[in-house]
Amino acid sequence: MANMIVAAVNANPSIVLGLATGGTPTATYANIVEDFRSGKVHFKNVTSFNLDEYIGLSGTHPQSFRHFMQSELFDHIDIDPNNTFVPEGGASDPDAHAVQYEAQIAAAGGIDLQLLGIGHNGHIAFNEPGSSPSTRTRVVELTPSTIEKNARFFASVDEVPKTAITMGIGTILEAKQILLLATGKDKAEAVRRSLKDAASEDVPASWLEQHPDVTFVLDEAAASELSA
Ligand SMILES: O=P(O)(O)OC[C@H]1O[C@](O)(CO)[C@@H](O)[C@@H]1O
Repeated sequence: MANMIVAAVNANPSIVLGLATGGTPTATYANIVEDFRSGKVHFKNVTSFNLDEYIGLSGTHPQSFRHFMQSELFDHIDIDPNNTFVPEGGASDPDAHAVQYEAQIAAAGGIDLQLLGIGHNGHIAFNEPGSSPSTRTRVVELTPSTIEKNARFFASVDEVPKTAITMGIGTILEAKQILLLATGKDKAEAVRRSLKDAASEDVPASWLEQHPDVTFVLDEAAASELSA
């Protein structure tokens, strides 16, 4: 995954990247940092937009996605901080901020390459089951199962925010190219349903079937339900 991203940046040094957080992409970011340190890639002219952020967590909160991006990637490469966009969890008017975020993506010319993870329930970004392909960046409620899964990053489940700002499915589908990364048995059912079921709101990642240029990058465990 890191090699694909590095190759894309080298092919277009002014690329607009869409970036993801969560447990899955940490190794990808570590490999990108290593490639930067060995001079294989530069990010001076790159712009990035992250998928989502918890509402109520400021960018300095250790579990905020802004903090994750700084510590896993941005602080270690030469990207211009002014060109790194993450929805602001501390925005005073999150609905207005979501509209502004869409405008910022449009002003940057849209996303060239979008990196995605996948939730155990098939969510992409924080588009939970029930999300339609026309959804845009907006405020959403997290499902109890997502809150429970993400509690592993917090001191207790009660500390996990219940709402978030997320790019919509429609926003994601407008990216020119999409790479979805999934690892582990826990993701096998979501991966299978995304690729084999008819596209529907039940499994938000299944809407990716409607995109012309999507690559799923899977380890064997995440791919284990595909051969049946
Ligand atoms: O990679 P994880 O931690 O399994 O999370 C799955 C997905 O859910 C999210 O946490 C929700 O945005 C994504 O960051 C991630 O792609």
